Amino acid sequence: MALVVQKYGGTSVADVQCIARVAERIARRHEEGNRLVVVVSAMSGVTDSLLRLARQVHPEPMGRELDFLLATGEQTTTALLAMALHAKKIRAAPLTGAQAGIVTDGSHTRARILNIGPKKIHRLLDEGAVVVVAGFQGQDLQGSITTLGRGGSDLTAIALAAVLKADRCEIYTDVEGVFTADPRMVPDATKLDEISYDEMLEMAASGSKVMQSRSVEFAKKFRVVFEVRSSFSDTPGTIVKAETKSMEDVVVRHQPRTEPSKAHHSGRSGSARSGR
Ligand SMILES: Nc1ncnc2c1ncn2[C@@H]1O[C@H](COP(=O)(O)OP(=O)(O)O)[C@@H](O)[C@H]1O
Ligand SMILES: N[C@@H](CC(=O)OP(=O)(O)O)C(=O)O
Repeated sequence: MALVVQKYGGTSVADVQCIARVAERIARRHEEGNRLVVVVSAMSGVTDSLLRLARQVHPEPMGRELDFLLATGEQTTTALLAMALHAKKIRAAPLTGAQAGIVTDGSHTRARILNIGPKKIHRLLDEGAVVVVAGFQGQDLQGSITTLGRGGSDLTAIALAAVLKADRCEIYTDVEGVFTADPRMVPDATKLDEISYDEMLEMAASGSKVMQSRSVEFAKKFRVVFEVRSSFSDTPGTIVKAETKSMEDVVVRHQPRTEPSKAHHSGRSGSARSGR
C-alpha cells in the first residue's frame, strides 16, 4: 500500500465545486488502496481577504493574532473537504497543523518548522482514514498558532512527505506542471517533464515560480522527490528531483523575466514568496 501525500493549492479548492472535484480525485486514489495524507490551502483569495480584514481593525496587527486569523483560511478548506469525503462515504480525519504534530519556532507569519510528530497521522492512517491537514500552519512551543509564510502549504506537504517517508508527493495546482515560464503570461512556454531542485530555485529567483522557494529548499535538503500537476486533468505533471537527465535547464535559464499577473496570481510574486 503506497503512502501518498497530496497538496491542493488555493486554485484547486477555489469553490465548493472545486472541493467536490478534489474529493472525487481523492476517493479514486483511496479506492485504489493508497494511504492518503492530503494537505489543503485556503480557498483562492481567502488569505488576502483575511489580511485586508485584519488591517481594517489595526494598521499593523500583532503576529500572534494575525496567525490565529490566517490559519482559519486553511481550516475552513480542511473541514469542507473532510465533509465532501464523508458525503462519498469515505472516512476522513481533519487536522489543524498543530493537531498534525507540526511544531515551529515562534516567528509569527514566517515560522520555521522545528519538528513534526507524526504519531496521530500514522494512527489515523492505520484506522483507514484519509487524513486531511490544514496547510501553512503549525504551533510554537508556547502553544500559539503560527503560519509558515506565504505559499507555506507547499512546505507543509513537503515536510510531511519527508517525515512520513511517503512513496509519492503530489503538488496539485491549476496548470499541468512546471513550464519554462509562467504559461499564463508566455503562451509558448513549454511544460517540463522533469526539473531539478536547483533549476526550480533559479526560476524562483528570476521571479517566475510555481512553488514557495523554502519548500523547494526543504525538498532538496531531505531529497523529497515530488510532482507538480494539475487537479483539473489527469495529465502527468513535472517531476522535481535532484538531477535531471536532459538539458532542460538551458531552456529554463533563457526564459524571459516576467511579472506574474496579480489578478490571477496574487501573492506569488517574487518577494511575497521567497522573502521569508
Ligand atoms: N514556471 C511556471 N510554471 C507553471 N506555473 C507557473 C510558473 N510561473 C508562474 N506560474 C503560475 O503559478 C500558478 C499556480 O500558482 P498559484 O496560483 O499560487 O496556485 P496554487 O493555488 O495551486 O498554489 C499558475 O497558474 C501559473 O500562472
Ligand atoms: N493560503 C496561504 C498558503 C498557501 O500555500 O496557499 P497556495 O497553496 O494557494 O499558494 C497563502 O495564500 O499564502
